[in-house]
Amino acid sequence: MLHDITFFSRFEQDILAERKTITIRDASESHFQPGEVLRVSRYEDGVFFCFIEVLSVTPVALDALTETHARQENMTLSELKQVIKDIYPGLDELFVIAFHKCRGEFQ
Ligand SMILES: CC(=O)Nc1ccn([C@H]2C[C@H](O)[C@@H](CO)O2)c(=O)n1
Repeated sequence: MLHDITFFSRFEQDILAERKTITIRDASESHFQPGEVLRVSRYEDGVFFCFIEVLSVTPVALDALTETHARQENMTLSELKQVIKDIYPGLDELFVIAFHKCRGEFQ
């Protein structure tokens, strides 16, 4: 069974170009399993734009985010921390979902 994930539309082009290869979410989206294929759509209007395969789901604290995470998000570290604080105010328990964009039959 295919599960769904949404991204803010401002991240669509980075995902399609494979510049963004992780997303950092709260516990409500930490249940995805490595190998699982997710149907990706835009949060604002629900428009589908690709499939991704989950590579790993790893807990991380806000203070433990590094330049590597930021690079994988195609952001600076300060931009990434600000984005997370805006989306998840006051939350420290986060999860890094690493993924790659699917090709072939899931394109
Ligand atoms: C509904 C919801 O929470 N949607 C989200 C949450 C996060 N993101 C992006 C923003 C950053 O690139 C990372 C880190 O949170 O994930 C998102 O696109 N949509």
